[in-house]
Order: sequence, then structure tokens, then C-alpha cells
Amino acid sequence: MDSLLKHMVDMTGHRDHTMLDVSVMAAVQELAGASQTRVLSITTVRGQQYVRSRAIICAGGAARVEEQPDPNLPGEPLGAYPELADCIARHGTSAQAVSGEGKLTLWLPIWFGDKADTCLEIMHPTPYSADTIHVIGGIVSVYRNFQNLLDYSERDSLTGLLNRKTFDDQLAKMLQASSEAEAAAPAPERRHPSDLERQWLAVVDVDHFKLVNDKFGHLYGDEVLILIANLMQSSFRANDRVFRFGGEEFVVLLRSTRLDSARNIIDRFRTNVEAHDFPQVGRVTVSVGFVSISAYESPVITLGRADQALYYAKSHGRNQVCDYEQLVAGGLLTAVASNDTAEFF
Ligand SMILES: Nc1nc2c(ncn2[C@@H]2O[C@H](COP(=O)(O)OP(=O)(O)OP(=O)(O)O)[C@@H](O)[C@H]2O)c(=O)[nH]1
Repeated sequence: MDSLLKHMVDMTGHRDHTMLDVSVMAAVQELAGASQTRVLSITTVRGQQYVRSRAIICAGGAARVEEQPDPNLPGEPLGAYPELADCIARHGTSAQAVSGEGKLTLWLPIWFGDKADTCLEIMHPTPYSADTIHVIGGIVSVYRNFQNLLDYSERDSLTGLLNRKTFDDQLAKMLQASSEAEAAAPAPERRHPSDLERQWLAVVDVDHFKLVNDKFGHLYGDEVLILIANLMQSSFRANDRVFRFGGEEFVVLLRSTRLDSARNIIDRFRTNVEAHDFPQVGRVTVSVGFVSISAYESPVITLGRADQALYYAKSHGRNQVCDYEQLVAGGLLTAVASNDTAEFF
């Protein structure tokens, strides 16, 4: 019981999803004597469900966070886990498979309403007793409640996207990835040629949104924002991060991709919005400004540059995507000084 309490204290002391994942996994691994435990993400990309391992711990080893080997892939198709796929389809709380040698794999999806985007996977040499399942079930309930609390403080209540408060943390993570990539790149590549993979920040703003509110009312305006948030989540990859900064302004952090791909991905989202038939409102468009992220620039400068490109897009016809660096290179924008003391706003 001491051990259970110790784990509960540890789990509920975290204010970060990754640390919570690791702590829950370690608790389950120890209390259930598992041979391996993983935290899986379940994502939906263009109607298909995928499974990706977020964190793993093996018997006798340390817990570790798993990076996606190929950020362009959302993971393995859910169909590769037939018992879990069936459990998700029937909104079940657990699924298991027992191999020919009697080894057990137990899956426990974490449901929030009608959505399960996290699942614990526990492997054990033999099936569990009812008591052990009961203890694991208790841990999963605490995990679910605590994830819910974390989500509540990190998410925008209208769209469910990440809120402004979480942006600095997420940007810092991307900057770290960016500085590691820059340090690993051979010297000539550090000048950012267009074929180098970089991280990107895009600011998205709905065009003439005031007119939508004025003509159809705030409820329809809100619905447009929710639908645009959904289009963002389906247009960008699972590794990218999408935020609502408030009002009709959204920010996207795109992971490791080349300039051409970044432009294509952002433009695909823009055309997805343009092609969408918004109930009652009809056609809505967005303007986007984007810029690469560098570990050597402050977030204010990076956001300021993307904003400059956005305002260029707004003042040159809207419904378009503008690249800050291209505008500066073409003499269409004046570069913002790249140090923290630059006065931009
Ligand atoms: N329905 C709804 N409207 C919002 C929300 N937040 C901000 N707004 C409205 O968004 C509108 C933003 O208008 P403006 O900043 O003038 O810009 P715009 O009409 O989109 O024009 P451009 O950006 O220049 O294309 C204002 O009318 C705000 O009241 C919200 O949460 N829900």
C-alpha cells in the first residue's frame, strides 16, 4: 500500500503531460509486475486511426519518452492491433490478447466523453488476477481525472486547441529540437538552405471575420472558429502543435520540414478552409504568415516576423500564405532586428 501511495503522490505532483505519462507508466509497471508498459497515442488522420507509442518502460529498465522515427507518419494503423481496434469501436474500457505461450497484452483506453486518444498497454508473462486488474483500473481512473485537469488548464474552451499559456513551453521544445538539428548539421548547411529541415511558426487569421459575426451572429461566428480548428487538426501532422491565441487568431508550430513542404502543408490547410462549406455562412478564407524558428531568436521576434508576413497577406488580397523570409529577400518587407531588445510592437 505504501508503494501505491508513493506512486499516487508522484503522479499527481506533475503539471506536464509527458511527466504524468512517465509517472503512470512507472506506477503500473511496478505495481502490476509487468514485463513492459507503454503509453500509446491514438490519432485520427483523414478518417484513419493510428497508434503511436509515446513512452515505454521495460522490466529492469528506465522509463523513456519515444520520439516518432518519421514525423511524417502518424504511427501504425489501428488495424494492426485488432483487439484494441474492436475495443475502441465499441467504446470498451479494456481489451486483451493472450499469445500462444500464454503471454498477456492488456490495453486500457483512457476515455474522455466519446474520445480515447490515449491508451495504456501492459504486457505480462501470464494473465492477471482480478485483484491486480482492480489496482490497475484504479490507477487508470486517477490518470484519466488528472489528464482531464491538465487538459482543462491547457486548452481553449471553445475549440479545444492548446491555449496561449502553453505556447512558450511548446516553442521551447521545438527550439531545442531546432538547435540540436542545427548543431548536428554540417557547417555549410547551417546557413539554412531551402533543402534543410527546419521548424516553422505560422500565424493564421480568419479573413473578414467581423463580417461573419455582424451578418450571422456570434453563435455562427463561434461555429466557424470550431470548424476551422477541426480543419487545422486534420490538415497538420500529429507532431505539429496548433494553438488558438484568442479571437480569430491561431498559431501553428510545424516540426522538421523543408521550406517547400512547409509552404505546401500550410497552403493545403488554406485551401481546405476555402473549399469547406460552412453551415449558413458559406465560404470563409484565412490568411497566413509563416517564418522558420531558430534557437537564436526570441519568441517575440519570431512571432513578430510571422505577424509581419500575415499583415502583408492581409493587405495584398487575403486568402494567401506569405513567407517572411521570401518577402524580406524580395525587398517587400523590412527585416526585424534579430535581438531581444528590438522594438517591434
Ligand atoms: N464569434 C466570435 N467572434 C470573435 C471571437 N473573438 C473575437 N471575435 C471577433 O472577431 C472579429 C475580428 O475582427 P477584426 O480584427 O476587425 O478583423 P476581420 O474582420 O477578421 O478582418 P481582417 O482580419 O482584416 O480580414 C471581431 O469582430 C471580434 O469581435 C470569438 O471567440 N467568437
